[in-house]
Amino acid sequence: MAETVTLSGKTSPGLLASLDPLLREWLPRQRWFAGKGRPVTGFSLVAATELLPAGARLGLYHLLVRARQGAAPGDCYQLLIGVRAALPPRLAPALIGHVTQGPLAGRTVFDALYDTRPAELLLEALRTGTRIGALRCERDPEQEIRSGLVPRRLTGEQSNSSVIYGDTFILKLLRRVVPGVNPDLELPLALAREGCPRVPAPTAWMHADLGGDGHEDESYVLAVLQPYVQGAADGWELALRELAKGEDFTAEARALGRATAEVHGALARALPTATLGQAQTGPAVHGMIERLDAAAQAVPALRPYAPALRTAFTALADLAAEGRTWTAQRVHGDLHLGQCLRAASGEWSLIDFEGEPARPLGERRMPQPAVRDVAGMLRSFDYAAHSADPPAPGWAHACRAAYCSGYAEAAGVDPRTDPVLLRAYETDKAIYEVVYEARHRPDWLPVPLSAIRRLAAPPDLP
Ligand SMILES: Nc1ncnc2c1ncn2[C@@H]1O[C@H](COP(=O)(O)OP(=O)(O)O)[C@@H](O)[C@H]1O
Ligand SMILES: O=P(O)(O)O[C@H]1O[C@H](CO)[C@@H](O[C@H]2O[C@H](CO)[C@@H](O)[C@H](O)[C@H]2O)[C@H](O)[C@H]1O
Repeated sequence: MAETVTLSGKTSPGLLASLDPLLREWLPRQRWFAGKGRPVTGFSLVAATELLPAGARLGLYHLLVRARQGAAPGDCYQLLIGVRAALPPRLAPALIGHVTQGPLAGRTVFDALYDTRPAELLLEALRTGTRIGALRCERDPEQEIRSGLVPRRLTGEQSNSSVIYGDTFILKLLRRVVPGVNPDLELPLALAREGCPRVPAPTAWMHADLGGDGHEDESYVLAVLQPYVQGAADGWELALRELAKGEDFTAEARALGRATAEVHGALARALPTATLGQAQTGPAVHGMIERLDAAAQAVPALRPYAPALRTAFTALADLAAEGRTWTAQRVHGDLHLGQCLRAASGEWSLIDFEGEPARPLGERRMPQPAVRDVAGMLRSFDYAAHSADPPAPGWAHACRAAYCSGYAEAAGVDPRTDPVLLRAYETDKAIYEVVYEARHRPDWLPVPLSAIRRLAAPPDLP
């Protein structure tokens, strides 16, 4: 059981100067660093909270730092910095570096999320609703959090960093943080209020209040604790496994379609919806075209297809000009097979409501056509099929159809009945993926590019 400690909560002048040269080298290497490809030229401190003093065997600091990259102020990152005299071998992968200057000179600093003790302290702070410096923990009083659950860091590709506690809870520590309401907390809380069982209900969460006057824009969501879906496999793993065996996945695809529609139904009941007419569709189409142009600039392989892809967007604007309207609601925003967990019971849950991390928060929180998430899942079946060897386009086609049928069963409306809307959103997603892959996983670029070729073909041709 975690022993009770008093977190010091002091601010730490001079700390950043100590860490600056080490962070410049370490931060860009992290999977969750969003500014890949541009060097970090300096840091500014947004907030520093000493949790355990550096003079102790284990020092611990919570930092929010802005990483400057060129002229812009740069993104703000959340770091949990551990300080020790030397690192034991088990912490070698967590090394940030050996400090040579400032108040921590002679000490070794590391990413403290790799270490058991700091992870235990985080859970304890969430469990007890601790406030320390700018940090404030809150929790759902209806959910019990046992103390002393054993932490283990989640390994693997992630946009943030997570710790699992005794297979009971999972804590996601957000890495690139922005002030304001974070949909990764907002939407699961709204779904929990609506009684939707498809999304794990947040158990506890941590904010940083930096304004001091309670102004929403000065509050950052830093971390969310939620129940861990035990023995779960994610949809991506399952799909690849079935593909490798040459097995059908349509029953699961149909169940996923139903689960998506149930979540959409609950979100539409829980949060405001809107009607999109020409006045709203125009700017949305404009945004899609702008993203296409920016993507074609960034990724030369996209350029030959840009004029044809543009027609997917102008066709939507044409429908709006004829007087068509669409309903918009809050959506997941970055739905793909990796965001779907199948529990041992066979039931599907959806996770990670942060939306596409690269988009501004305001845009991510805007009501949008629910088909946006459908398009994300359709792309994901295509991804799975194209990463199989040999590629299995027939498998993708069958799953995509089954997913839409499942969605229609629960929503009462089949996304395929609005092909112009669906093509526009699938095209927008595939363009996002081209940029994402070019930036993060260049070997994967052919996967979205194969969809780009299909989407660029006029829709009435095979
Ligand atoms: N409630 C949960 N139960 C079980 N595993 C989970 C849960 N939430 C997340 N995970 C696991 O953690 C991984 C990362 O979570 P996710 O919310 O997608 O984080 P990120 O934003 O860093 O990508 C998921 O792919 C899944 O394997
Ligand atoms: O993991 P995140 O939620 O941060 O999402 C980002 O990374 C995803 C890849 O890990 C990326 O998804 C793309 O690749 C998936 C296979 O790895 C595939 O299932 C998705 O359909 C495809 O979009 C996602 O786009 C990105 O935002």
